[in-house]
Amino acid sequence: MSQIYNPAQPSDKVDNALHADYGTSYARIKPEGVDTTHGAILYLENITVSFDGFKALNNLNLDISVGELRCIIGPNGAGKTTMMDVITGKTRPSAGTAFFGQSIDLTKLTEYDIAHAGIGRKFQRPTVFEQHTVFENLELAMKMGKRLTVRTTLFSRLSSEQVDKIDACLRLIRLNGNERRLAGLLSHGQKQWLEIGMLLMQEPQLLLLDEPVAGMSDAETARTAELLNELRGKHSIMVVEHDMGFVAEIAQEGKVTVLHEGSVLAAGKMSEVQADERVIEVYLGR
Ligand SMILES: Nc1ncnc2c1ncn2[C@@H]1O[C@H](COP(=O)(O)OP(=O)(O)OP(=O)(O)O)[C@@H](O)[C@H]1O
Repeated sequence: MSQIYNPAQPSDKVDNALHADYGTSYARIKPEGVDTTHGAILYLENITVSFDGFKALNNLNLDISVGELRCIIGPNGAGKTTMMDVITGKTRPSAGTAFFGQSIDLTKLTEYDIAHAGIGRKFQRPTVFEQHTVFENLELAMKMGKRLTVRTTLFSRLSSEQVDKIDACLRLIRLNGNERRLAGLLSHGQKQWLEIGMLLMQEPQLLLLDEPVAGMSDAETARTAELLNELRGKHSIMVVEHDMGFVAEIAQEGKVTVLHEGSVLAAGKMSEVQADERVIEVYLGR
């Protein structure tokens, strides 16, 4: 049985209360292969990204603790997507360091290696296998996370533990009852949840979500907030979002970072950044 990470307890203790949330099969394992002995899953230090002399990121410093749910806000062009691009190896910084845990230098790895090291990213637009059922999408994601080839993936049988894991994920992403539906027939919000589920099946150590509620109805947004609140403490998550109501729902008492012109303008609890004159001036007051 894998161990679950629980930030409130010594890191290698199993937290049965978390298990109870939605079954034993879907439960976050303690980061493996990533050295988090100092408590952080991600360290960005003095990151600069220049595009023809324009600094999309300018001496950016940010770190995320294991099990933290960090919200990143900021005006258009602040550098939020560029930061995610640096973390996932899509863009190389011209200066600075980016570490996954203590020892994995993200600036030296390919996008593929970073994904397999345990950083999962969800882009704004959902990308699911539309011709496959919801269940098959989760199954494929789980097996591909184990680096099986597509051929092996399609033909290998599921163990009962794997079926349980998919069932638990279906409940978590609110798609139980829809498992036999083709993914292409789901609503926009359901596709977003399915893609989050697919990432979770790969057991990422760090999950990056880029505007997860863009284009969702109010009801879907509220359900997405519930979903993320259920993931709190079980995963390390970074969420970039412009929907402030949603950010307030998921940030709770945690830290919100405000980016502006490629640097951190402010960081603190949602209530603190909302009251910060500089943040009101460049973003919230607009
Ligand atoms: N490939 C590129 N070439 C040139 N400039 C770029 C490139 N990518 C991003 N930029 C610029 O860098 C700045 C930061 O862009 P980025 O997309 O990271 O901002 P953002 O905070 O994600 O904005 P939004 O909220 O609109 O998504 C912007 O001014 C953008 O035009």
